[in-house]
Amino acid sequence: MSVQLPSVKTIWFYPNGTIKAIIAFISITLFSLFSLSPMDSLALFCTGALIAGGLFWFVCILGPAEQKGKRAVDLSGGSISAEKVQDNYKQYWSFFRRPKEIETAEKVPDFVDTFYNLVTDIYEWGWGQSFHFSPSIPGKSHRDATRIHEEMAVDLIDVKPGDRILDVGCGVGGPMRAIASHSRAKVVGITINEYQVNRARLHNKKAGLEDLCEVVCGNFLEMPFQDNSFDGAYSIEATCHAPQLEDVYAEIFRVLKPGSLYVSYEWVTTEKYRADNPEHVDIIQGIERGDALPGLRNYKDIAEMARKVGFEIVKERDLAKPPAQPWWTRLKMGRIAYWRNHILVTILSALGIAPKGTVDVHEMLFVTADHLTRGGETGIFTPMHMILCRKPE
Ligand SMILES: C=C(CC[C@@H](C)[C@H]1CC[C@H]2C3=CC[C@H]4[C@H](C)[C@@H](O)CC[C@]4(C)[C@H]3CC[C@]12C)C(C)C
Ligand SMILES: C[S@@+](CC[C@H](N)C(=O)[O-])C[C@H]1O[C@@H](n2cnc3c(N)ncnc32)[C@H](O)[C@@H]1O
Repeated sequence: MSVQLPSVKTIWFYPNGTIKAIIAFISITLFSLFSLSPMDSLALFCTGALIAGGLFWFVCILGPAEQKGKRAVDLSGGSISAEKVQDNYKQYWSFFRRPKEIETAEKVPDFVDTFYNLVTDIYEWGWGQSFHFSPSIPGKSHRDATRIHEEMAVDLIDVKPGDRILDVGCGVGGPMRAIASHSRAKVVGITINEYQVNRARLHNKKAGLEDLCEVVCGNFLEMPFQDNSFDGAYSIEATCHAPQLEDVYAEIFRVLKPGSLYVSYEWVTTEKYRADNPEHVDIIQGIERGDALPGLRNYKDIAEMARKVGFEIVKERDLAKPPAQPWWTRLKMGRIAYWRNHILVTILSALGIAPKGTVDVHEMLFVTADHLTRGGETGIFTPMHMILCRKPE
């Protein structure tokens, strides 16, 4: 008969293991206290209390990672097996080393898929279930500010309960759930990444929103949906991954019913961006490399692409412009917590709990957080250039 031994992970990280560890710690402490002189006992007790307090502050209080959803001990490489994470990370970088040839455009969806296998768990753990930014709102939490930004999208496309709407590039479905609850519309999300599909379905089930939210794995450049089959559509910080914006816009146009609306929050360079300024170029290239972007577009190109595929432009505005408060505050404030996360990821990876390569991926995100913050502070980049379009009747 074979005996199933518990893994290190089971003993030390699951509640049962944690209780055993606490009991062991208390027993050793009590034993030491009783076998030492009163002064030594007091010193030992104070040191122990200081270390425990420090650890508690470091792990739980210092900018806690989003606690619902993912834990550091569950970090994985998405659909990539643990031993291949490091190779896939190297493969991801090789994309940027090649010259931008025409054939590269065809490889973009695969490269984006690899990227999301590598980052999805870290995003969920350190940011939450909505993979986008939102302007900060004084007196409101980040979670509330995120929800308000998402609800604004569905309010703009004017949908009714029971309507069928499309979420283009839905991630693990944070926006989809907020939008379905707010509007009571049926939301169909599409993402290229199979791991995200599974995560999104799991979250939908847990939230009791399975009837309103459906998730499909597919490429938004060739969507598996019929012509004229949606009452509205939105994309939140997702179409920036398309090598040609007009290709994804044309697909959205095709599946929308005539007269219905589409809103997008686009990642773009602003009017302040200067291609002859080396600092600007460095920031934008840093954003492209750390966020799997085939090339950031300028805000001026967005409406042109939308018109080219047949849309009428109803509204266009950078939602990051004043009176909106900075969207990068949360990113900047989290810096000390990122160091804490980095130490955690390094330890977990060394223990073999997180896949090798997780440290590299985390470091890449650390660097991109800085480029994004600089993009926001200089005003040369926005992740929320909003465009509202209508498919003519
Ligand atoms: C729309 C896109 C993603 C936008 C954001 C959700 C993510 C962009 C950068 C990400 C992060 C940077 C730093 C990470 C940190 C080092 C780690 O400890 C915890 C997670 C981060 C905060 C992570 C979270 C998600 C981002 C903010 C793109 C890809 C088009
Ligand atoms: C930054 S995430 C945003 C996710 C979601 N909109 C949110 O705000 O949480 C970008 C999303 O676009 C999806 N995506 C990128 N390229 C895609 C493609 N060619 N086809 C389908 N989905 C794609 C990614 O898989 C990911 O889910």
